[in-house]
Amino acid sequence: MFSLFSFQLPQPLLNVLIGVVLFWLVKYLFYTIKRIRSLPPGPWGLPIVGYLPFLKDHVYLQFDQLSKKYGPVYCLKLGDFDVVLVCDWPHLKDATSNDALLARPYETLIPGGGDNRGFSEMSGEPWRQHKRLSLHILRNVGLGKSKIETLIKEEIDQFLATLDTGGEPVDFSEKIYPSISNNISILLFGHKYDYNDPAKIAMDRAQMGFTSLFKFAGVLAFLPWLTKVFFLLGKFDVQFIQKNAQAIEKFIQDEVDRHRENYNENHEVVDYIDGYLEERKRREKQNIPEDTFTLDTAKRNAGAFFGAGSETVHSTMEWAILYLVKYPEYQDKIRSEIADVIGFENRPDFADRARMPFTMAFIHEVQRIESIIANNLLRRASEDTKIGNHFIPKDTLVMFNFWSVNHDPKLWVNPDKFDPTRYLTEDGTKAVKPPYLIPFSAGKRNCPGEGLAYVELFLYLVCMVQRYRIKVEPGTEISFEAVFGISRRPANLPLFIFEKITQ
Ligand code: HEM
Repeated sequence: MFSLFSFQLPQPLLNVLIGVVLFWLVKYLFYTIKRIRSLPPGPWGLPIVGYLPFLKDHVYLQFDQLSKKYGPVYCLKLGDFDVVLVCDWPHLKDATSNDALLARPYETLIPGGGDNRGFSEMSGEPWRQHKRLSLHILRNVGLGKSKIETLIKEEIDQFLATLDTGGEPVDFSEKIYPSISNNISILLFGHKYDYNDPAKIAMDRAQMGFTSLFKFAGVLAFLPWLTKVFFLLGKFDVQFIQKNAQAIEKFIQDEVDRHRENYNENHEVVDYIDGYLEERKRREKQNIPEDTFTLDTAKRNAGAFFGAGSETVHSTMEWAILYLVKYPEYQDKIRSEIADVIGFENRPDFADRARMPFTMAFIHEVQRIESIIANNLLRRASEDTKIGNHFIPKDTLVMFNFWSVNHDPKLWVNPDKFDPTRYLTEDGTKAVKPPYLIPFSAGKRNCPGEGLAYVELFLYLVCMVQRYRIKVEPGTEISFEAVFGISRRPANLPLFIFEKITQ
């Protein structure tokens, strides 16, 4: 009978095989050592997984600590990747303006969760084309125009009505999320949703579930092969992420289907999906290949805008309300600016911000101290490049640790103190945002929603403070502890009391 153990390779063949393996090993070691020596310094990790097992929940704090030991630009081996961390302003400024650092990793955001990618996961020319098209459509349907401001104000009126509970404590997070995601729904789908619509409730919950569990700097991102196995087996958190991702996909698929059924090329384009269908039609008519302009990409793009546009503004508003109740004197200061500039009868306009420096300073300070996006979506070096004097070989991943810059004592006096006055000019008439405060990142791959986010943050904040004195029940502990997924959110938001202001 044939036995594996009795089988022997002829000696010459065995010698060749051993030779090939040794050659491969030496080449691999040579390449690895050369690469490690060319990268910025950093801590040693374990074989295969690198530093990954040592990462904790609030990685941005660890990244900051490591920068104290290894310098502001250092390298971590995380799973399959060399990741360079950028932790101070001079290098961050350099990196955000470097065109060789605009690419994203080769893998999709959630490896194994489907091969489609939206433009926020694309690199190179496809990313440029999709970003250009997305912004073109969104501007045409209202982004950056007075039309969207008017619609946001209408949405805020509806939201404020949900806070009129006659003094009963309110779960703020639950009330504001559907309102904020309605603003992005208008741009993407051409309409908003009733707060009680079961499909929208499911979508909002799925988004919150997804963003609280998924991390840019976690195992899923750095061990893509393991993530794919987890996906196949439906194991661990991946199962929950997958369930939420599927719910999001179903919601957007329904919207795309509805738009396709009702599509009429002679009608005015009123939302993102319509604009995307129009672009596909144009390509079809002019015999331009479909390329990456598929319906799957449309869904993934809409999902990215919906998620990025809801979660971040929502988290910022959660922090803002905590600071309003922690510092009632700042709440009063914002209200006194409202009294001077707008009054209590009129609704605010975004243009009023120019005459409300303290209110703008308050928003800047919330964004700085809480660093809602503490580190950005991973970038990839598309060619050999440099950050400062540090050589960054092609395909190295790069992560910006905004947290470090936002808490750098060289840039901020008492960085751990919440102090909106730090932005005010000496005479108090202007709020100046320093160039190193970049909550939306910077350069060509900065956040495309920055303008919309500022309109929302300003109008929601001012409308709430104009109409209510916001408090918590006496004796309620106000905790600034955070949970960190894609964004940083308060871990324990208390119930709030919205006491109507009578003039
Ligand atoms: C306070 C609110 C927001 C904050 C703090 C924020 C922050 C960020 C940051 C730091 C990035 C990463 C950029 C990089 O890779 O360097 C980003 C990307 C992105 N944001 Fe925002 N964002 C906010 C609101 C919005 C809104 C309202 C939208 C939707 C209109 C949006 C859509 C996006 C998209 C699609 C990307 C990916 C861009 C790309 O890959 O080219 N964001 N955002």
